[in-house]
Amino acid sequence: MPPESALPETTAAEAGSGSVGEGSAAREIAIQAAGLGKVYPIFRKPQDRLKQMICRGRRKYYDEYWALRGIDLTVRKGETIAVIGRNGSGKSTFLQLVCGTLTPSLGTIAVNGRIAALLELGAGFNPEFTGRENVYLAASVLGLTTAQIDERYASIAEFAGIGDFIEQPVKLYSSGMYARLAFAVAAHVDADILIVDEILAVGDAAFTQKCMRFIHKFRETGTLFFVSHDTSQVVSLCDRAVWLENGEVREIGPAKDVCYHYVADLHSERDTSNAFRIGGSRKTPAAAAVPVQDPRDEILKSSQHRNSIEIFEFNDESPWYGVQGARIVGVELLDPQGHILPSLDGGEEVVLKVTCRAEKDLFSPIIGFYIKDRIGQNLFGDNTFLSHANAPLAVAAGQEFAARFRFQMPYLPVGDFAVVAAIAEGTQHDHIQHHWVDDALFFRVHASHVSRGLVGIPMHDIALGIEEAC
Ligand SMILES: Nc1ncnc2c1ncn2[C@@H]1O[C@H](COP(=O)(O)OP(=O)(O)OP(=O)(O)O)[C@@H](O)[C@H]1O
Repeated sequence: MPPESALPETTAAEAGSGSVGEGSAAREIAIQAAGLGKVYPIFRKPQDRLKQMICRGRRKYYDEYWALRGIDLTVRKGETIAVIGRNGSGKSTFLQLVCGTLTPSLGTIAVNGRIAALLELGAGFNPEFTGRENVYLAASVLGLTTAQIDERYASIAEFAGIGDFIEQPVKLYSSGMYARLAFAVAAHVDADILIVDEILAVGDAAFTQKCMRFIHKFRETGTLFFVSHDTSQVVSLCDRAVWLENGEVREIGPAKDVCYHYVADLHSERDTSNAFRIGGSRKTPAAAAVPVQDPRDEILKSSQHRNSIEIFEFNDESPWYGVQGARIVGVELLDPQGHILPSLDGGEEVVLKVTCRAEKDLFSPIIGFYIKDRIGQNLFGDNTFLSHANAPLAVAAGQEFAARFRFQMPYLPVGDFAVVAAIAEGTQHDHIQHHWVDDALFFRVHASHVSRGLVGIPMHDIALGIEEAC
């Protein structure tokens, strides 16, 4: 990180942090940012950094980069607020300013109450210390006495659920184990304000559910400040959302509205960038569809409500994250005979194929997917873990391997949908995320009889009759 001394000068009145102030109105406020900004010096050449140090501010050898600028936000006590935005939009910078791990370059940030922060890969643990030692370290930094930590230790260890690993140095932990311990500590320090930055993305499903239960309970009394790329999580958890773009606020408002506009904006950009091709290049036509069981099938197919789903090509330029020990190289929808589908109808049997390439030797890879609607709500998803838990696959570096999920496509409402695909390695409880690809495949539903609910379930039979009186 560039030296803070190289930053543009700010006066005490211009930049700072502190408490919210006195008075009953002020006591209702948990976080208040006014004109908040953070600037970094960007040196074009390495020697410029040295020159800057030597000339001690008499000349400027750097460009200014505003990671965050002009943020005004008041968060009331008990509110749940999310920060959303693309990569690099300033979300983490904002959170770090709230936590006090960064100092503002401009404006002020004031916080009222005890903060527990779960920052991605930054819970303040010392990597050389064991999990147990870090529990004592982190909980005492957050204001607990040793006696209080002694009293709560067993419960913290149980919440983390990492077994004997708690006696190992945390540098040996996977990101999932690290997140578990960090969350377990934060859940036990009686925080007034809980700050959560993407940490839920690294845990497995069971742990995420546990964290969500805690967060839902915490919301009843505390203030939650939440950063996520998962807009469905944001909508279900948060009252309000702040959408950051290039370090500035693009929109603040009810979480549902802001997320809707945000996702629409992401999609509109894809439309023009040709990643989301409407009527663009398509795969070869499908083979004959497998018979479906819904008795209304023929009527639906010949009506204006025909649930036709247009499928686009695998999008290999989608946003992704992961350590890339394996990569997803293809996501396709096939008919049961294995032919690639350019389109299908809701209710038909379909195979979702996710093809991966191992970049290193893998043991026990898990391939999974989610189907999301246009505002990012997860409709359904699955993974290969349970079906292969007793016979994990071993894959040599350089090999391609694939998962095929065969299912009956539900009836979908009109709109755009995306498939999120992921390849991880390990177990359901502890795994390394190799490649998580958002929006790997898009499809579009043009007409539907589904007007309520997120999906329609194909019915095996629909009976209507008069019941005989007994
Ligand atoms: N120490 C630093 N020096 C220079 N630029 C920085 C520094 N820290 C962050 N930035 C820049 O500030 C911008 C905002 O970064 P930040 O990490 O807050 O974004 P973000 O929205 O959290 O991104 P992501 O979703 O990828 O986590 C980015 O362009 C980043 O490169």
